[in-house]
Amino acid sequence: MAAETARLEDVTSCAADSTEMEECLKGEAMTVDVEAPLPAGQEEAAIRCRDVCRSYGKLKVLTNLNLTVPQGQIYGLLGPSGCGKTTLLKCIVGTLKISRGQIIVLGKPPAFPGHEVPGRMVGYMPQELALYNEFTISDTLTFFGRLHGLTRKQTQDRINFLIDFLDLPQKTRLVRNLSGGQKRRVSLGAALLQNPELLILDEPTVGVDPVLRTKIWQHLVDIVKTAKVSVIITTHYIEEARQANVVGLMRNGRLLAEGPPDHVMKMHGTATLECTFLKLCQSSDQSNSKESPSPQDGVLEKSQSFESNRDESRPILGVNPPPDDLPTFTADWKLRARNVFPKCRNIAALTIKTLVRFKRTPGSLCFQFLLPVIQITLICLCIGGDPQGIQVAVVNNETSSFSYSHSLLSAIDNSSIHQVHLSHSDAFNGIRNGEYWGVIGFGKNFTSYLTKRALQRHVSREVVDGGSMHVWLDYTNRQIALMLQKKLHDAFQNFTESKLGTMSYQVAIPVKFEEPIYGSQNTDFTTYVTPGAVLSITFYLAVGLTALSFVLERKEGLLDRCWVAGVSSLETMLAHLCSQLFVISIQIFMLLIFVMHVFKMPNEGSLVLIIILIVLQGVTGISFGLVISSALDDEQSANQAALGIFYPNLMISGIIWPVECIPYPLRYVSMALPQTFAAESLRCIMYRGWGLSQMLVWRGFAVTLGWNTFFLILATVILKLRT
Ligand SMILES: Nc1ncnc2c1ncn2[C@@H]1O[C@H](COP(=O)(O)OP(=O)(O)OP(=O)(O)O)[C@@H](O)[C@H]1O
Repeated sequence: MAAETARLEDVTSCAADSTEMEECLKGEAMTVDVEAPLPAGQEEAAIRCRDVCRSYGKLKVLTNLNLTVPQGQIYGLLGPSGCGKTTLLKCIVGTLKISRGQIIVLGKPPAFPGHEVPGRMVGYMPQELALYNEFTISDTLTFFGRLHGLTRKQTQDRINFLIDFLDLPQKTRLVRNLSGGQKRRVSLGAALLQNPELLILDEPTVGVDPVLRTKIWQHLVDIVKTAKVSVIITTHYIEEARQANVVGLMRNGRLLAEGPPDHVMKMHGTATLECTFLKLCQSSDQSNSKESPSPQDGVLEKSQSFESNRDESRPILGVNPPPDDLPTFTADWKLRARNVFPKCRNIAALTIKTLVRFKRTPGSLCFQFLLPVIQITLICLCIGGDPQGIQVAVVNNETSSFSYSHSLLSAIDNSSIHQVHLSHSDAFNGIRNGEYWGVIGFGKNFTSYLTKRALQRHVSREVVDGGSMHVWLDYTNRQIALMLQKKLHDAFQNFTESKLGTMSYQVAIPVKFEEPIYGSQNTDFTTYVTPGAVLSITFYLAVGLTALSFVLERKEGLLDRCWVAGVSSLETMLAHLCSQLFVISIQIFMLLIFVMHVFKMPNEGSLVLIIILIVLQGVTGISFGLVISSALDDEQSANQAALGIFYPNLMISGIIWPVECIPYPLRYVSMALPQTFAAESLRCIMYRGWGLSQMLVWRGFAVTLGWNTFFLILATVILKLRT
């Protein structure tokens, strides 16, 4: 071990010595040796890439790249940052599609139906750590064991072996509490877990101390010898790749040279791989500057070749033969159909993973359960109730305490209206200054005029006027003004019934409101708002829970890692749906307890229908969150998308104000939204006691199911297209 470390350090210090590098570059002219011998074992290739091209938009990252990884050997893929190494590895494991060319991995193209690449045959360690921070080491390895279909015992044996072999701390330690090097080793352990036939390691030694680096390389050498595993490893530290059986030197999306390290160095008369690489780069640059303007930072818009008449698909110092034609593979529909069905094993593993994460973050879970209750409590307490303690000025010109005006004023609901007795001028100054919401005025003959009006058939205008309670209102707050009107009408009705008894009809308006068919005359606006609010809360909490899930997992490389373990986008969707359904079920249960038992909202209909509709709305929220999550790459955009639809949807779904008030073109938009008909349906079930036979009820269910299906398909397609 010590000798190995010393050797590595020697090599690194040698490479860092710029004088030597300059010497190297002054060395012999480069020779092209396409007849050089094949690397041992090349006939049996684990990976073969032929004329592989891959672009991101206009940026060509891989250009006619040819590469062969021999079976049972270590292939060191070397190259500067941004040359396309990670892109190539992603194409090899099948998480990125190639634009042109062919790749065969362990006998078949990646992602070929039924092929276990991605899947159990390949172990992948991405550049990012790609670990769940809330997991313990044991959780992490158990999760990947489940995905690969290992039995509990097999997983346990492998965990014990890997902990010992990789010198990991206790398996109960949380990943977030590990050091950088320990995390990297756990990540490597996850790639080694199922004893894959092919190991793909993207810069496993970055940021790792020399001792650990040596150990990782030693292990690779061991497993290649003992288990005939094929390894492809990328690294920035060019010299450490001398331990590989074959190296590929990559630049600007193509291979400059490929062959056993000693052979490659010998051919160029250099002492280090670093010098070889530098020499190749310089020659490549000189050639490019002769032929075309030099490309910047790997952005190669036009195809380039080192020698003017050279086949650019072959390495400059091609030590491998001209690319042979690879067999073409076609899958019939039966094979495709057999592999399209989601695997319960993967869905279960992903669902358990989310539940374990919930368990590890109890604070966040409690918050998720309490949030809907807090929201519905605030809505029921703050929206739709009657205004209380409204200040109203009273100008009463009758002085007797037995007058009708006093009786009428005492019939007014004191909890809603607070009367302040003032002079005429103070009352009007007060309302103009915003101190009072209204002024109630009585003339000095109110009692006698009202009596006259009740008893005589024909009375003068003066009697009608003097026998009326005069009210001046501040209409800037319509809700308060309407409440004052209603309260004063109620007070007058109570007053006439108590004073005039059976004769009260003489001063009442000839309109009689009978018992309501549905609801009660005292129904407040909260009753209208609550069903829509319940749906809206369920929907948005589900959006919030889901919108960031893939974004964060994609960013941390976790999605890629799961896909390389053989998880499909449909399985990812279904697993998210299952785990989030668990959360929203508890949220809905608590919401209903509060709505029905704490705030005593009436319910005349079927509780089962109510629960189904709310759960379906939750699923709509989850599926919409999945669409956001699959389509967007960063948290900020995902948050903006989720927040951006919140207010428009709330405004035009008839949740806080009736749809009937929306002007027409917009009303059509409102009808198409997921919550408009659903909220109406829920109101009909709760307040009218209707069932599914009523169009207004089943329409809400149908629209919700339609949106669910649409969002889920859309999210799956987006996720698949972006793979
Ligand atoms: N998703 C993406 N969209 C657009 N461009 C991308 C994307 N991923 C990578 N690139 C670009 O493709 C080029 C190659 O990137 P890649 O990650 O393959 O390089 P690399 O050789 O692995 O670099 P490093 O060693 O720094 O990891 C870079 O110019 C990078 O900016």
